[in-house]
Amino acid sequence: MIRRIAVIGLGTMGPGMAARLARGGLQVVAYDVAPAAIERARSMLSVAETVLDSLDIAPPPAGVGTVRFTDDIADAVSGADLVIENVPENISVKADVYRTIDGLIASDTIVASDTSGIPITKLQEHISHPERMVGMHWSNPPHIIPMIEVIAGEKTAPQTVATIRDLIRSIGLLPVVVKKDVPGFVENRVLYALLREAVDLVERGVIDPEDLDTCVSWGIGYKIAVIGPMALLDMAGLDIYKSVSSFLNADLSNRDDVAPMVLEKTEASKFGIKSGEGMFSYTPEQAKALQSERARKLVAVRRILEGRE
Ligand SMILES: NC(=O)c1ccc[n+]([C@@H]2O[C@H](COP(=O)([O-])OP(=O)(O)OC[C@H]3O[C@@H](n4cnc5c(N)ncnc54)[C@H](O)[C@@H]3O)[C@@H](O)[C@H]2O)c1
Ligand SMILES: Cc1ncc(C=O)c(C(=O)O)c1O
Repeated sequence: MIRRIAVIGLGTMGPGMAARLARGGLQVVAYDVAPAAIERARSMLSVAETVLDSLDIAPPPAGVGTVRFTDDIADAVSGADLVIENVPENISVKADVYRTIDGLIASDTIVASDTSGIPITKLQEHISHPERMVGMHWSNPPHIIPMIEVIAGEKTAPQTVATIRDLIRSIGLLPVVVKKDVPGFVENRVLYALLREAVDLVERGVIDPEDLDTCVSWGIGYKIAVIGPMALLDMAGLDIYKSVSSFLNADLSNRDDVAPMVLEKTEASKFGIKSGEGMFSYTPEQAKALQSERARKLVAVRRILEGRE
């Protein structure tokens, strides 16, 4: 039974995840190596709680469902039934965290990684009880998107997968168990196929970035929220898909390295909203306004999709 959860790493993903788990009645202890990240996470928590209210996700009874922040990793993980690792997408950074917590947790504590796509089998090499390690891949923003992928590595015990799947269900979220530990799992394999083509089209001057977003959001995104890709094939007709894919697949980007446009921007520290510039530019005020506008729209769409509106 999972009651107490340590969330390790409070950057983009950690605070919303902590808020959503606490709303599900779990005792969360949240830790980051950077004091500034802890401070930022504190303020993000109340923003996420307001969004959870607008989704009508009822608060748990008083006394359960709390988030406590700590700057001490031993304090964070001691007594935890589950540790969720949310540190940067880098095997050696993640492995350092596993090594640090290894001696601090019980042998049956489950260690989940929110990795975007590093195979769990690789991460398991760095922990002493690999049967208790599992992928628990949330989608950003984690307090709003209800789907979470659950991935077993070669050494993950089936019971570990079942425990995490049941936990996700028990707090009203939607687990999807991925059957093979492939890089990127399923969500990011599909997303990165789309992003590779989108970046390529902008880079080749086929379309401007703003128009690319209009085209994909209104032409594909809006539709795909209601009709998934497999159902869409049937709606379009497999005969049409066969004809179009027979000439188009060969023309799609098959780049197997990072696009020069992305390398140029990241080398200039243009990471997107978090640095004020990426594909577009953002003042701090614009970034804040955009975040609440996006949350408001995602909440409205979700309420409709769930038949609550
Ligand atoms: N950003 C996304 O959209 C997204 C979505 C799903 C999953 N993920 C995955 O989740 C993980 C975290 O991503 P993010 O976007 O939140 O990263 P981020 O860079 O925004 O935040 C990472 C946080 O980890 C902290 N950190 C670094 N080393 C640490 C350590 N040793 N101990 C504790 N904290 C440490 C950093 O201070 C930072 O606050 C990655 O594996 C990423 O691939 C990201
Ligand atoms: C670009 C990008 N990369 C990874 C992830 C998740 O792992 C996301 C997301 O959740 O939105 C993303 O947008």
